[in-house]
Amino acid sequence: MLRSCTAGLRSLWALRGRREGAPRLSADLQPARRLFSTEKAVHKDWALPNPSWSKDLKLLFDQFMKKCEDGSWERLPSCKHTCTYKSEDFKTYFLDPQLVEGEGLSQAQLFTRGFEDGLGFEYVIFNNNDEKRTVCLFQGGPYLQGIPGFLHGGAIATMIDVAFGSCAAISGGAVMTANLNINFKRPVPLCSVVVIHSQLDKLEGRKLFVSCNVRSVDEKTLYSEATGLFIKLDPKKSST
Ligand SMILES: CCCCCCCCCCCCCC(=O)SCCNC(=O)CCNC(=O)[C@H](O)C(C)(C)COP(=O)(O)OP(=O)(O)OC[C@H]1O[C@@H](n2cnc3c(N)ncnc32)[C@H](O)[C@@H]1OP(=O)(O)O
Repeated sequence: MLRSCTAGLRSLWALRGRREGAPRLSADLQPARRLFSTEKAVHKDWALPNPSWSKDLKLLFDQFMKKCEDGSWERLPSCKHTCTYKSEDFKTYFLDPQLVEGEGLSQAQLFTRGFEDGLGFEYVIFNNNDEKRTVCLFQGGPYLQGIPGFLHGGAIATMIDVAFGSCAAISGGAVMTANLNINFKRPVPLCSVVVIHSQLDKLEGRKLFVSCNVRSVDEKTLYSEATGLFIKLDPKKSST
Protein backbone atom coordinates (compact mmCIF):
# COMPACT_ATOMS: atom_id res chain seq x y z
CA MET A 1 0.00 0.00 0.00
CA LEU A 2 2.75 2.38 0.94
CA ARG A 3 4.50 1.75 -2.35
CA SER A 4 1.40 2.51 -4.43
CA CYS A 5 0.61 5.65 -2.41
CA THR A 6 4.10 6.90 -2.93
CA ALA A 7 3.99 6.15 -6.64
CA GLY A 8 0.70 7.99 -7.02
CA LEU A 9 1.92 11.00 -5.13
CA ARG A 10 5.14 11.07 -7.04
CA SER A 11 3.13 11.09 -10.25
CA LEU A 12 1.53 14.32 -9.11
CA TRP A 13 4.80 15.74 -7.93
CA ALA A 14 6.22 14.91 -11.32
CA LEU A 15 3.66 17.08 -13.06
CA ARG A 16 4.28 19.91 -10.65
CA GLY A 17 7.98 19.35 -10.92
CA ARG A 18 7.87 19.52 -14.71
CA ARG A 19 6.46 23.01 -14.39
CA GLU A 20 9.00 23.94 -11.78
CA GLY A 21 12.00 22.29 -13.36
CA ALA A 22 12.36 19.37 -10.95
CA PRO A 23 14.16 16.20 -12.02
CA ARG A 24 12.40 13.66 -14.24
CA LEU A 25 10.77 10.55 -12.85
CA SER A 26 12.16 7.09 -13.20
CA ALA A 27 10.63 5.02 -16.00
CA ASP A 28 8.42 2.90 -13.71
CA LEU A 29 6.50 5.96 -12.57
CA GLN A 30 5.92 7.42 -16.03
CA PRO A 31 2.49 5.83 -16.78
CA ALA A 32 0.69 7.31 -13.78
CA ARG A 33 2.30 10.66 -14.38
CA ARG A 34 1.04 10.78 -17.94
CA LEU A 35 -2.56 10.36 -16.84
CA PHE A 36 -2.29 13.71 -15.15
CA SER A 37 -0.18 15.45 -17.72
CA THR A 38 0.03 16.35 -21.34
CA GLU A 39 2.78 14.70 -23.27
CA LYS A 40 3.51 16.93 -26.22
CA ALA A 41 2.37 20.35 -25.18
CA VAL A 42 1.93 22.24 -21.98
CA HIS A 43 -1.71 23.22 -21.81
CA LYS A 44 -3.53 25.77 -19.76
CA ASP A 45 -4.21 24.87 -16.16
CA TRP A 46 -7.96 25.28 -15.68
CA ALA A 47 -7.98 24.87 -11.90
CA LEU A 48 -7.27 28.55 -11.38
CA PRO A 49 -9.61 31.52 -10.80
CA ASN A 50 -11.26 33.15 -13.81
CA PRO A 51 -13.68 36.12 -13.91
CA SER A 52 -16.71 33.82 -13.63
CA TRP A 53 -15.71 32.66 -10.16
CA SER A 54 -18.01 33.95 -7.44
CA LYS A 55 -16.77 35.73 -4.33
CA ASP A 56 -17.38 32.51 -2.34
CA LEU A 57 -15.30 30.41 -4.70
CA LYS A 58 -12.42 32.90 -4.77
CA LEU A 59 -12.46 33.20 -0.99
CA LEU A 60 -12.32 29.44 -0.47
CA PHE A 61 -9.64 29.14 -3.14
CA ASP A 62 -7.50 31.71 -1.31
CA GLN A 63 -8.03 29.90 2.01
CA PHE A 64 -6.86 26.61 0.55
CA MET A 65 -3.92 28.21 -1.25
CA LYS A 66 -2.87 29.51 2.16
CA LYS A 67 -3.06 25.94 3.51
CA CYS A 68 -0.73 24.87 0.67
CA GLU A 69 2.04 27.09 1.98
CA ASP A 70 3.26 24.61 4.62
CA GLY A 71 3.06 21.70 2.18
CA SER A 72 0.22 19.87 3.96
CA TRP A 73 -2.11 20.60 1.04
CA GLU A 74 -1.49 20.91 -2.67
CA ARG A 75 -3.60 22.23 -5.50
CA LEU A 76 -4.08 19.72 -8.29
CA PRO A 77 -3.63 21.20 -11.76
CA SER A 78 -6.30 20.37 -14.34
CA CYS A 79 -5.88 20.24 -18.11
CA LYS A 80 -8.60 20.09 -20.72
CA HIS A 81 -6.68 17.85 -23.07
CA THR A 82 -4.80 14.90 -21.67
CA CYS A 83 -2.57 12.58 -23.51
CA THR A 84 -4.54 9.70 -22.06
CA TYR A 85 -6.05 8.45 -25.28
CA LYS A 86 -2.91 8.77 -27.33
CA SER A 87 -0.38 7.69 -24.80
CA GLU A 88 1.48 4.50 -25.39
CA ASP A 89 0.79 3.58 -21.80
CA PHE A 90 -2.96 3.67 -22.12
CA LYS A 91 -2.71 1.21 -24.98
CA THR A 92 -1.60 -1.30 -22.41
CA TYR A 93 -5.07 -1.02 -20.90
CA PHE A 94 -7.08 -0.62 -24.10
CA LEU A 95 -5.59 -3.10 -26.47
CA ASP A 96 -7.77 -2.36 -29.50
CA PRO A 97 -5.77 0.39 -31.29
CA GLN A 98 -8.91 1.69 -33.04
CA LEU A 99 -10.28 2.66 -29.68
CA VAL A 100 -7.32 4.83 -28.84
CA GLU A 101 -6.51 6.21 -32.28
CA GLY A 102 -9.93 6.92 -33.81
CA GLU A 103 -10.31 10.24 -35.66
CA GLY A 104 -12.90 11.67 -33.28
CA LEU A 105 -10.42 11.38 -30.49
CA SER A 106 -8.32 14.20 -31.89
CA GLN A 107 -11.06 16.44 -30.51
CA ALA A 108 -11.27 14.66 -27.17
CA GLN A 109 -11.21 16.75 -24.07
CA LEU A 110 -12.10 16.31 -20.44
CA PHE A 111 -15.90 16.39 -20.15
CA THR A 112 -15.88 18.76 -17.18
CA ARG A 113 -13.59 21.26 -18.93
CA GLY A 114 -15.57 21.46 -22.17
CA PHE A 115 -17.66 24.55 -21.30
CA GLU A 116 -17.00 28.26 -21.67
CA ASP A 117 -15.88 29.98 -18.47
CA GLY A 118 -18.65 29.99 -15.87
CA LEU A 119 -21.26 28.07 -17.89
CA GLY A 120 -20.45 24.56 -16.76
CA PHE A 121 -18.08 23.05 -14.23
CA GLU A 122 -15.84 25.53 -12.42
CA TYR A 123 -13.74 23.68 -9.89
CA VAL A 124 -10.43 23.17 -8.24
CA ILE A 125 -9.26 20.19 -6.20
CA PHE A 126 -6.86 20.32 -3.27
CA ASN A 127 -5.14 17.22 -1.92
CA ASN A 128 -3.94 16.40 1.57
CA ASN A 129 -1.67 13.44 1.07
CA ASP A 130 -1.05 12.58 4.73
CA GLU A 131 -4.76 12.41 5.42
CA LYS A 132 -5.57 10.72 2.09
CA ARG A 133 -8.31 13.19 1.34
CA THR A 134 -9.19 15.84 -1.20
CA VAL A 135 -11.40 18.90 -1.15
CA CYS A 136 -13.10 19.96 -4.37
CA LEU A 137 -14.47 23.51 -4.59
CA PHE A 138 -17.20 23.44 -7.22
CA GLN A 139 -19.41 26.10 -8.77
CA GLY A 140 -21.99 24.61 -11.16
CA GLY A 141 -22.97 27.01 -13.96
CA PRO A 142 -26.27 27.62 -15.78
CA TYR A 143 -25.70 24.93 -18.45
CA LEU A 144 -25.84 22.29 -15.71
CA GLN A 145 -29.47 22.89 -14.83
CA GLY A 146 -31.80 20.01 -14.02
CA ILE A 147 -34.96 21.01 -12.16
CA PRO A 148 -35.32 24.77 -12.85
CA GLY A 149 -32.95 26.73 -10.63
CA PHE A 150 -31.04 23.68 -9.45
CA LEU A 151 -28.11 21.57 -10.59
CA HIS A 152 -28.77 18.40 -12.58
CA GLY A 153 -28.10 15.27 -10.51
CA GLY A 154 -25.89 13.98 -13.30
CA ALA A 155 -23.70 17.07 -13.01
CA ILE A 156 -23.32 16.47 -9.29
CA ALA A 157 -22.53 12.81 -9.95
CA THR A 158 -19.96 13.83 -12.55
CA MET A 159 -18.25 16.17 -10.14
CA ILE A 160 -18.26 13.55 -7.40
CA ASP A 161 -16.73 11.07 -9.86
CA VAL A 162 -13.98 13.54 -10.76
CA ALA A 163 -13.30 14.32 -7.10
CA PHE A 164 -13.25 10.58 -6.28
CA GLY A 165 -11.15 9.83 -9.37
CA SER A 166 -8.51 12.32 -8.31
CA CYS A 167 -8.53 11.08 -4.72
CA ALA A 168 -8.17 7.47 -5.87
CA ALA A 169 -5.64 8.14 -8.64
CA ILE A 170 -3.28 9.85 -6.21
CA SER A 171 -2.91 6.57 -4.37
CA GLY A 172 -3.66 4.12 -7.16
CA GLY A 173 -2.33 5.69 -10.37
CA ALA A 174 -4.40 4.48 -13.35
CA VAL A 175 -7.84 3.75 -11.90
CA MET A 176 -11.40 3.49 -13.20
CA THR A 177 -14.73 3.95 -11.49
CA ALA A 178 -16.36 0.58 -10.83
CA ASN A 179 -19.14 1.71 -8.54
CA LEU A 180 -20.69 5.00 -7.48
CA ASN A 181 -23.50 5.32 -4.90
CA ILE A 182 -25.01 8.73 -4.26
CA ASN A 183 -27.68 9.90 -1.85
CA PHE A 184 -29.04 13.26 -2.99
CA LYS A 185 -30.32 14.89 0.21
CA ARG A 186 -30.98 18.49 -0.82
CA PRO A 187 -31.08 20.14 -4.27
CA VAL A 188 -28.07 22.31 -5.09
CA PRO A 189 -28.95 25.84 -6.24
CA LEU A 190 -27.59 26.64 -9.70
CA CYS A 191 -24.46 28.82 -9.68
CA SER A 192 -23.87 28.27 -5.96
CA VAL A 193 -20.59 26.95 -4.60
CA VAL A 194 -20.38 23.58 -2.88
CA VAL A 195 -17.50 21.79 -1.21
CA ILE A 196 -16.88 18.09 -1.89
CA HIS A 197 -14.87 16.44 0.88
CA SER A 198 -13.51 13.09 -0.37
CA GLN A 199 -11.60 10.50 1.56
CA LEU A 200 -9.76 7.32 0.65
CA ASP A 201 -11.23 4.91 3.20
CA LYS A 202 -9.55 1.66 2.27
CA LEU A 203 -7.09 0.22 -0.20
CA GLU A 204 -7.53 -3.52 -0.70
CA GLY A 205 -5.38 -5.00 -3.46
CA ARG A 206 -6.48 -3.22 -6.66
CA LYS A 207 -9.64 -1.86 -4.99
CA LEU A 208 -9.81 1.68 -3.66
CA PHE A 209 -12.84 2.55 -1.53
CA VAL A 210 -13.70 6.24 -1.31
CA SER A 211 -16.45 8.30 0.28
CA CYS A 212 -17.49 11.92 0.22
CA ASN A 213 -19.98 14.50 1.35
CA VAL A 214 -21.11 17.58 -0.54
CA ARG A 215 -21.79 20.62 1.61
CA SER A 216 -22.58 24.29 1.32
CA VAL A 217 -19.79 26.80 1.89
CA ASP A 218 -20.98 27.46 5.47
CA GLU A 219 -21.13 23.66 5.94
CA LYS A 220 -24.68 23.91 7.31
CA THR A 221 -26.33 22.17 4.37
CA LEU A 222 -25.50 18.58 3.49
CA TYR A 223 -26.45 18.23 -0.18
CA SER A 224 -25.21 14.73 -0.95
CA GLU A 225 -23.26 11.79 0.39
CA ALA A 226 -21.57 9.18 -1.75
CA THR A 227 -19.33 6.17 -1.76
CA GLY A 228 -17.28 4.86 -4.64
CA LEU A 229 -15.14 1.93 -5.67
CA PHE A 230 -12.21 2.45 -8.01
CA ILE A 231 -10.16 -0.35 -9.52
CA LYS A 232 -6.53 0.03 -10.28
CA LEU A 233 -6.08 -1.03 -13.89
CA ASP A 234 -4.11 -4.16 -14.49
CA PRO A 235 -1.72 -3.75 -17.45
CA LYS A 236 -1.91 -7.49 -18.05
CA LYS A 237 -5.66 -7.23 -18.75
CA SER A 238 -7.46 -5.49 -21.60
CA SER A 239 -10.23 -3.18 -20.37
CA THR A 240 -12.17 -3.54 -23.63
C1 LIG B 1 -8.72 7.87 -13.61
C2 LIG B 1 -7.37 8.55 -13.63
C3 LIG B 1 -7.44 9.79 -14.38
C4 LIG B 1 -6.58 10.89 -13.86
C5 LIG B 1 -7.20 12.23 -14.14
C6 LIG B 1 -8.04 12.61 -12.93
C7 LIG B 1 -9.05 13.64 -13.27
C8 LIG B 1 -10.22 13.07 -14.00
C9 LIG B 1 -11.01 12.11 -13.15
C10 LIG B 1 -12.14 11.60 -13.99
C11 LIG B 1 -12.68 10.36 -13.34
C12 LIG B 1 -13.61 9.70 -14.30
C13 LIG B 1 -13.51 8.21 -14.12
C14 LIG B 1 -14.36 7.56 -15.15
O1 LIG B 1 -15.21 8.14 -15.75
S1 LIG B 1 -14.08 5.90 -15.43
C15 LIG B 1 -15.39 5.51 -16.61
C16 LIG B 1 -16.51 4.76 -16.00
N1 LIG B 1 -16.06 3.46 -15.59
C17 LIG B 1 -15.95 2.47 -16.46
O2 LIG B 1 -16.23 2.58 -17.63
C18 LIG B 1 -15.44 1.17 -15.88
C19 LIG B 1 -15.99 -0.03 -16.62
N2 LIG B 1 -15.54 -1.25 -15.92
C20 LIG B 1 -14.37 -1.80 -16.21
O3 LIG B 1 -13.66 -1.41 -17.13
C21 LIG B 1 -13.94 -2.94 -15.33
O4 LIG B 1 -15.05 -3.55 -14.72
C22 LIG B 1 -12.92 -2.49 -14.24
C23 LIG B 1 -11.65 -1.93 -14.92
C24 LIG B 1 -13.52 -1.46 -13.30
C25 LIG B 1 -12.53 -3.72 -13.42
O5 LIG B 1 -12.18 -4.72 -14.27
P1 LIG B 1 -10.90 -5.65 -14.02
O6 LIG B 1 -11.00 -6.77 -14.98
O7 LIG B 1 -9.65 -4.85 -14.03
O8 LIG B 1 -11.10 -6.14 -12.52
P2 LIG B 1 -11.98 -7.36 -12.00
O9 LIG B 1 -13.28 -7.47 -12.70
O10 LIG B 1 -11.10 -8.56 -11.95
O11 LIG B 1 -12.27 -6.85 -10.51
C26 LIG B 1 -11.21 -6.65 -9.61
C27 LIG B 1 -11.81 -6.70 -8.20
O12 LIG B 1 -12.76 -5.62 -8.09
C28 LIG B 1 -14.07 -6.13 -7.82
N3 LIG B 1 -15.05 -5.32 -8.54
C29 LIG B 1 -14.99 -4.90 -9.83
N4 LIG B 1 -16.06 -4.14 -10.13
C30 LIG B 1 -16.81 -4.11 -9.01
C31 LIG B 1 -18.03 -3.48 -8.69
N5 LIG B 1 -18.70 -2.75 -9.58
N6 LIG B 1 -18.51 -3.64 -7.45
C32 LIG B 1 -17.83 -4.36 -6.50
N7 LIG B 1 -16.66 -4.97 -6.75
C33 LIG B 1 -16.17 -4.85 -7.99
C34 LIG B 1 -14.05 -7.56 -8.33
O13 LIG B 1 -15.02 -8.36 -7.66
C35 LIG B 1 -12.63 -7.97 -7.96
O14 LIG B 1 -12.58 -8.20 -6.57
P3 LIG B 1 -11.78 -9.46 -5.99
O15 LIG B 1 -12.46 -10.67 -6.59
O16 LIG B 1 -10.37 -9.32 -6.48
O17 LIG B 1 -11.91 -9.37 -4.50
